[in-house]
Amino acid sequence: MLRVRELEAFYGASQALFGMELGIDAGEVVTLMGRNGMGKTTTVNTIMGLLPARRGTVEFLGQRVEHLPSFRIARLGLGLVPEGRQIFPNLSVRENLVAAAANRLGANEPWTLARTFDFLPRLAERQRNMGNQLSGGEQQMLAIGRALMTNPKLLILDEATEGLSPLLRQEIWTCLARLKRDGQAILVIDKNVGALIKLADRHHIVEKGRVVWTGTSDALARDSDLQHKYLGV
Ligand SMILES: Nc1ncnc2c1ncn2[C@@H]1O[C@H](COP(=O)(O)OP(=O)(O)OP(=O)(O)O)[C@@H](O)[C@H]1O
Repeated sequence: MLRVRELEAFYGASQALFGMELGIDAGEVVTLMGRNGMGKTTTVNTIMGLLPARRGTVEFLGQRVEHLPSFRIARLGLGLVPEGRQIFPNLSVRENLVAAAANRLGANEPWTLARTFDFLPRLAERQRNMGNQLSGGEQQMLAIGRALMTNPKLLILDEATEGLSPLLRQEIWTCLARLKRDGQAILVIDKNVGALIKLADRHHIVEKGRVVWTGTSDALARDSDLQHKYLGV
């Protein structure tokens, strides 16, 4: 579904990605892990066309996208839950969701407002509240709901549970596990190694702008040296 090959990206003269490689198949949940500043957000932003790719390719559903503008990449079916959530503070929960709604690819059972409220009941309760009146956890649910309303083929979450209480984190993990059960492909970035091992099929460990290890949850769970070396666990 998504293939990233030899990707290089820069901030001005400063190189942040050094031959990033990444792959996700339909229905898979895949992670990017690694310490702060290693290039996870940069990878996601380059995939989404928010940062130009200087070298390398990004192929999504058989189409090269690394030279497309961001809105066109999103329309092909990439739904991003960005770091920091970036919901509209002056729109209500309902308005935030409706603003994103689209079923351009003709999904059979599209995410509608009703389905999103059913899946994330907290949003239904808070639907008339403004974005800036929500707690961090509710904002994250809204960011997820908003991405789902675009009916993405691939959902990408950058820092899925950052800054949330343990209880709210658990809610997010449960919600992602349900999406996975329904066949949603997901690329997730988070620091919670234990939860990611339970949720995901495969992992990529990122170090200084490239992947230094990739493997299954079982392989990662067994390798405590690896976890210690690259993830500080
Ligand atoms: N806007 C920017 N301008 C210049 N350099 C940046 C910018 N954003 C990130 N960088 C640099 O690019 C490198 C990769 O950062 P990136 O944010 O992708 O890492 P990350 O793995 O997502 O870490 P974090 O968990 O802290 O978000 C770092 O060296 C960082 O300092």
